[in-house]
Amino acid sequence: MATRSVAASELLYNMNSRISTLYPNVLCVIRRISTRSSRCHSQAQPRAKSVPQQLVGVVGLEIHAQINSKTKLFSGSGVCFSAPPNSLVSFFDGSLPGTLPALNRRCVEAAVMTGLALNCTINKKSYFDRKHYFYADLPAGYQITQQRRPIAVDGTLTYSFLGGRKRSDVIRKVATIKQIQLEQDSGKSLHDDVHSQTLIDLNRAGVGLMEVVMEPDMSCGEEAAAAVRELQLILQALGTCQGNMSEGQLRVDANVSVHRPGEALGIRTEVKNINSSRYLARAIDFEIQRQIDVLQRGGVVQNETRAYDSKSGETIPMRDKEGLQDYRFMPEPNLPPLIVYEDNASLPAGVDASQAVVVQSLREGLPVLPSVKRDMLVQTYDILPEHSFTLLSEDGLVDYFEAVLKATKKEPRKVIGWVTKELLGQLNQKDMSVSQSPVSPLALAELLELQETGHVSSSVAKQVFQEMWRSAGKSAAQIIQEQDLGLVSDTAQLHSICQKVVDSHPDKVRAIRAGNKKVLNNLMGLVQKETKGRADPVLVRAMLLEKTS
Ligand SMILES: Nc1ncnc2c1ncn2[C@@H]1O[C@H](COP(=O)(O)OP(=O)(O)OP(=O)(O)O)[C@@H](O)[C@H]1O
Ligand SMILES: [Mg+2]
Ligand SMILES: [Mg+2]
Repeated sequence: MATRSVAASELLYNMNSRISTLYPNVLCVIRRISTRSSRCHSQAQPRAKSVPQQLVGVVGLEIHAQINSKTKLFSGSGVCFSAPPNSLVSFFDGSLPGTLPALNRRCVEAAVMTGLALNCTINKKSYFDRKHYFYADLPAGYQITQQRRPIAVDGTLTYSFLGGRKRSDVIRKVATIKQIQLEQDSGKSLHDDVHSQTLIDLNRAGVGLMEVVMEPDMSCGEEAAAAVRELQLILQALGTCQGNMSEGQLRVDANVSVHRPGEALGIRTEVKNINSSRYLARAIDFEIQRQIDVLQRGGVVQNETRAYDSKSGETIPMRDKEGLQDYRFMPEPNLPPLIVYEDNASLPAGVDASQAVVVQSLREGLPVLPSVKRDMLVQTYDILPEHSFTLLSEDGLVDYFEAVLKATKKEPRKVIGWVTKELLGQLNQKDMSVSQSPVSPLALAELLELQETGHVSSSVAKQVFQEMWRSAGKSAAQIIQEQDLGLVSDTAQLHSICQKVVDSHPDKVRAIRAGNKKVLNNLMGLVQKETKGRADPVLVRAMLLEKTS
């Protein structure tokens, strides 16, 4: 990377003066992330030759990922979502005359790592350009972006989702990445309806973004949501973006059109700034259907920008795109070309490796990516592919699962249900993260050991787990002892209960004697009901077999 000397501007950043009195305080609304997506409605159907092909959806995404960096792309101001409005604004971010950009190396490294993880070609030389807008939250009147030659191009994102006939088949798809460009974020305009005024918060102005532009090769909301989810996991694994959609760290623009397969692509609309995967899927599917309806009524789809209204589930027009947008692109005169180097050997004399961006070093430092991790989990533990998806969907769940396995002899296939159903069920219900679980992996392992060694039945183990959740800190053994939940193995007691059940269900006994062995399970269930799930199932089965033979 080459940066030019900007001593005067650096002096200004170092002063790190705060423009805190310019704009008053405002309120922010936080939304929850959702990962559930809608179903694909618009897949191409095979049709008879004479019947015209159905219209199908075409989707291309632009994803703005906020770079995980302590400071902004071109200034030394901090980056923090919840900081008081306008408390993180340098003279450069406020666009004061005489200030100059100084490129943040960490942001360049993040874009290169993301490009490598998405199989892109890294441009060793890329350029910055000015893209002009007139918005209140863009004080310079332009955004510095990479229009002529971005840092990374021509990549792929392989994503998977559960679908198909059974809805549990793993469907694997590949989306083409056109480019990844580095650019500045804008500030935020916040509308105060009470006082009918718009307030500006420039904390976000100049924060580094990676815009990931995908080719239009998806066909419905479900695919788009799965692709974004996979990208989110990749960015989080890399540490290049925290990926929290509700905090705006990942914002998606969905470009949507419809056409008949084999024909030219239709006119696209762009649904802007969607900040949840569930809304993304719904917005796209709504938009595909809306366009199909327009065409079928003989109308024309307008090239326009739309917004998604989550209350009505509809997309609504924002502004007409065609004609209105002339960005007056021009090369950014205050930044030289951005140079990155393939390896240490290609560094020019006098350039210190610690001051340059070296692709090879970043490639060597890439972590295991989610798709590889899933395959490893399926192979190592012989669990179902859908379970590997669930494990990766929740931060820290893989580590939790592996910590339980280390502490118990129970097979992974038997442990997985406890982690993905019991534990995750409780966490979701209480809206908690894995790290907040009151039941530690060791505590769960102890419970599973007690079940494995026959101290408690499986249904009682679930009761104990619920109790452990409520009374954080109490061990499984303590709860079993205090509530007398241990397995009943007293043969005399079990004989008498089994006899009572057999005597009061002569019809079932007749069915078993007539060869319907499945009915034995009914009788076992009745015995367990009598003992509140505490009867030793092995003993009970033997006794019932004997009594019904
Ligand atoms: N006919 C189409 N149907 C659906 N998506 C399309 C179609 N044509 C292009 N796209 C998608 O539109 C997006 C275009 O993004 P790009 O950043 O190149 O331009 P833009 O949207 O005009 O610019 P801006 O960054 O200002 O939004 C890409 O994701 C591309 O896949
Ligand atoms: Mg774009
Ligand atoms: Mg766009």
